[in-house]
Amino acid sequence: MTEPALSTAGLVKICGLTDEAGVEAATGAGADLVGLVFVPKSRRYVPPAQAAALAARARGEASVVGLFQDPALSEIEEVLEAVPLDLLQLHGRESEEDVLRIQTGFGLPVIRAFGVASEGDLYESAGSNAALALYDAKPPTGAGAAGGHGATFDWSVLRAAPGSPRWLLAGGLTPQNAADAVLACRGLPGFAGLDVSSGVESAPGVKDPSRIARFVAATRAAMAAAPQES
Ligand SMILES: O=C(O)c1ccccc1NCC(=O)[C@H](O)[C@H](O)COP(=O)(O)O
Repeated sequence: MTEPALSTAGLVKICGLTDEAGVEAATGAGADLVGLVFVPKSRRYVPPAQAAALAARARGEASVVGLFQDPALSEIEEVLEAVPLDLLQLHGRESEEDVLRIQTGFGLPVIRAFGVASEGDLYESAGSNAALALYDAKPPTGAGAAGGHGATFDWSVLRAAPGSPRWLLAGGLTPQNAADAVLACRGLPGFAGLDVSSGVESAPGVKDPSRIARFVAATRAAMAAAPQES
């Protein structure tokens, strides 16, 4: 396993990888975290055997995050038997009790996703037991999967971020808006980095290595120009 350096000020996470070219583009560009989706209804779902090969590619270069949506504990167990994950991301309607049970039970840090439309949605995350929060747009009405829709939300509400746990910004990020996103978040309490999926794809569910490289470069450049102090 790759020890996740979650205290790093400028994390970059590339999510929903499905092939080796995408993993290599992410690790080659210097992403800190790569995400593999274990939600069967997602277009980015990777079966455990395929995920094990992708995780092996990332090993030693980036921490591997497994994404789940309202999983039974047995589902996580089954994946972990095949894929040595470094972190678990919960992207459904999990409660704080679920976060604690999963984090303690599997001995892995949890990233808990929160759908954000207004400041009130951020208060819900205050004092979460998760190692990191992920502030994402709410899924469109009727969407089957809870994330990866390429939708943004009003970043100005992030001024109300409680700061604990530390958090990643997600939702509709692209190589074009990554620098603006960093500028909008830098200095806010707990800002830990950016997460992207759709914005580095050439077609729904298909990662584009050159967009991945451009996203990581744009994010790193903006973070270097405007370092996070808190
Ligand atoms: O990506 C999916 O298909 C997915 C399915 C079910 C739950 C979560 C999912 N993705 C969550 C992510 O971490 C995405 O990176 C995040 O929602 C941002 O997505 P995007 O707006 O497409 O960059």
